[in-house]
Amino acid sequence: MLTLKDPSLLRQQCFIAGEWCDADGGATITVTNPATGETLGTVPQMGAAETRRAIEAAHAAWPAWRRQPAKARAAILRKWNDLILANADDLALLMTAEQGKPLAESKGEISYAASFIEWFAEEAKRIAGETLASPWPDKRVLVTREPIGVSAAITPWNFPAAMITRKAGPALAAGCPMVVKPAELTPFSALALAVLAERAGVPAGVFSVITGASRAIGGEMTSNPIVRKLSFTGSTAVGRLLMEQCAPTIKKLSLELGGNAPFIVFDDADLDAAVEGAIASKYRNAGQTCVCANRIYVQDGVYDAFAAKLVEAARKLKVGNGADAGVTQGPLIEEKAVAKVEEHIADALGKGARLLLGGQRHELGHSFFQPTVLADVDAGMLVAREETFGPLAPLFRFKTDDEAVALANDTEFGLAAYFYSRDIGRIWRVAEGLESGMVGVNTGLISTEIAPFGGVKQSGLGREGSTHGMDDYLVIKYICMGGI
Ligand SMILES: NC(=O)c1ccc[n+]([C@@H]2O[C@H](COP(=O)([O-])OP(=O)(O)OC[C@H]3O[C@@H](n4cnc5c(N)ncnc54)[C@H](O)[C@@H]3O)[C@@H](O)[C@H]2O)c1
Ligand SMILES: O=C[C@H](O)CS(=O)(=O)O
Repeated sequence: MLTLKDPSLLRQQCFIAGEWCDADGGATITVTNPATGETLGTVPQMGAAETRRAIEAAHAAWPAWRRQPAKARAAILRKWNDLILANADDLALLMTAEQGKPLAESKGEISYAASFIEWFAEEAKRIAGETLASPWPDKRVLVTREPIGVSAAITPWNFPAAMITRKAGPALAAGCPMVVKPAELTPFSALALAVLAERAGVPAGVFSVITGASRAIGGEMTSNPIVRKLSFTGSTAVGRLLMEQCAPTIKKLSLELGGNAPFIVFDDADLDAAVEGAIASKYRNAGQTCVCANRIYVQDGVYDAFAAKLVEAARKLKVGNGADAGVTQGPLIEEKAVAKVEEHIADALGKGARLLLGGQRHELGHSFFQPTVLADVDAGMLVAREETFGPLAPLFRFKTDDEAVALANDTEFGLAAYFYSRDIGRIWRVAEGLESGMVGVNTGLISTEIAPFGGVKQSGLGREGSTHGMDDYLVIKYICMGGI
């Protein structure tokens, strides 16, 4: 049973126009703990009608919110940040219960989530325009940056809090209301953020959270002309669909999509550092992050040494209920996630890969899976082309630098990439050669609110975080002022 210091953070209703409410027909969705299968509670099964109300409430709230001085919006965001941090323990317990990640990772995500609210509270005050050298003696040329309007967000289950604040932070800072649809599997973290937004003084209608039928809610968000901006984080397949659905109303889009990150170990790498980075990148959230190392390429001369060290390190991972002390790998989110990992392992072994560690469902049952390492993996295997999204580390062998970069780039994805080397010329050549939105050099952990997060190719559009994150919620207006 979930015991919170502040039980009011666990909400089984949605937040629309400043009110907590049930679905019109009273239907609900059950939310379960992936580590135990126990029911945590229910949330409303909402659809298009409730979504439309949330969008209209956002539209009604927009004029006053955009007229608020940036400093006033910033103060409310700062308060929201402070409340998230003050309730971090409860928020982390909620997250581990509904998503499964170890408590330490949940606490890390809560800090990460708050950091976007803090960062954009500051960025709100730095929205600037331009005055340009007019070509006319009697006219002045001005450029302003203004809030785009009502925004909608659809977010995934793997980072139930940070993927919301990474959107709501810049939206509210820019003066845009936001309606959020979290993943059906992890709604409680989103609803708890709404509780704290309300307490922070976010006005009614400016931030709404609705749960329920994703197609119906998404259909309203993408077709309603009041929504000027859609921000989506999730799979490339769904991102492609939403992009199509937004086309008739020409919405501004942010798409944070799937990945297939290469992790390259060159023969001049610090192997212990490379193993540490590979463990951090591969097994974080049980391998369920968009920036996880999905393919590990190791240069011939260090292949066997790296493989042995990686197996030794992965063997130390402690699989269990994320709420239990010392657990470093929780369950996968659901059964179909386990099935995908099994499919990738069976396919690779059937095509000649060697099993070095794990490879089976964990004896704890439910959706727990053993940390797994495969050797002799090649480009003809599913794991080379698809995002595994599980605790599977496939080792590929390569000979030359050019071969490594070509193999790394041989994918339609381009979100994150990593490599380990201590040769400065090699570092520059490889960092510039990788087709990826983000590159980690001698590190497996790259995410921070101050840097632009996003991908190239079919990993998405736009950037979140950093000073660039505001651009997605602002529009540029040119004012030509005559009669001077
Ligand atoms: N690039 C990033 O920053 C980032 C971050 C996290 C996850 N991801 C990606 O997300 C995927 C895993 O997350 P997931 O399984 O939740 O992805 P998903 O695409 O299945 O679902 C993401 C969200 O979209 C909603 N959704 C699904 N179908 C929809 C539809 N037809 N209309 C409207 N909404 C719909 C879901 O309910 C959920 O809220 C992986 O591919 C991962 O790489 C990317
Ligand atoms: O899974 C996607 C997240 O964006 C990962 S991270 O926490 O931002 O690295």
